[in-house]
Amino acid sequence: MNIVLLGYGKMGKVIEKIALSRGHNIVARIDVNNRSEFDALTAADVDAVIEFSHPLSAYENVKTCIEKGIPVVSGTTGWLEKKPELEALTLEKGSAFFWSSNYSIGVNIFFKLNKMLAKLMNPQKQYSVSTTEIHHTEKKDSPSGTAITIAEGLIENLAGKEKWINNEIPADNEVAIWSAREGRVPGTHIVKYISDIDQIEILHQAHGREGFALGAVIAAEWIADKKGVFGMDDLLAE
Ligand SMILES: NC(=O)C1=CN([C@@H]2O[C@H](COP(=O)(O)OP(=O)(O)OC[C@H]3O[C@@H](n4cnc5c(N)ncnc54)[C@H](OP(=O)(O)O)[C@@H]3O)[C@@H](O)[C@H]2O)C=CC1
Ligand SMILES: O=C(O)C1=N[C@H](C(=O)O)C[C@H](O)C1
Repeated sequence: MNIVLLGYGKMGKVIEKIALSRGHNIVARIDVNNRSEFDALTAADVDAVIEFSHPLSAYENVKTCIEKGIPVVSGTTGWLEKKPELEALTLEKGSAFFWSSNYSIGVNIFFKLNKMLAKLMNPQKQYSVSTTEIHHTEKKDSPSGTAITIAEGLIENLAGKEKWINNEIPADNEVAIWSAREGRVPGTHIVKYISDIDQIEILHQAHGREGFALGAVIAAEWIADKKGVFGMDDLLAE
């Protein structure tokens, strides 16, 4: 497949290695300095774009792909409020758009475990729930996209929880997301239930970026001949 990397930072570089190892061709590596190279490309040159850039650039990047009719896999976090508009545009233009807050298989299993545990804990009102995310100090957004997905899974399954709050003491109807930035941590997520007498925790700790990158390349292979709006649940259901 001919792949364009839209965003060539920490993730773009790991994605490149994995895409090459799976026999793909990298047509262009785009960052802020050579963005005009992307404008010159058409759907005839590219089978899929993999977009890992910046919360402020993801919307324009993904929109351009949809308008060009190039299937796009985006992992950029921190721009969720604008995503529904692009999902509607994808359907209108008959294009293909795949997004996930986290492409690692392990985290996607963790998302399901989180929902199952929340269902079990729902009647146990003596426990208070919170989620913690720890990432490297270069991360631009807070809370992490993954932590938001985890909090959404809690809100869906715990009666009385209606919204999440970041790094503030929560009200009864809020799920606390505690965010920390430390060294070079690739991504750690924890869900905790605490009562007066004990504590239950589940944890996912990435040892590097390879799991995110492999998932994104597999998503690009999967979406290249499809039209519509997709996420990891669609891919993993097959
Ligand atoms: N969904 C998932 O599984 C994962 C998601 N992420 C998310 O991916 C995103 C990128 O992460 P990461 O690679 O660590 O970040 P980096 O800061 O290392 O890299 C971002 C890259 O995007 C480039 N960029 C910025 N603006 C544009 C633009 N307008 N067009 C094209 N490229 C641009 C930057 O260029 P320059 O350096 O010149 O500024 C840089 O090369 C973040 O939102 C992060 O949260 C990360 C890991 C996994
Ligand atoms: O910025 C990162 O590094 C990561 N971002 C994603 C997020 O915001 O959830 C996924 C992963 O945890 C790494």
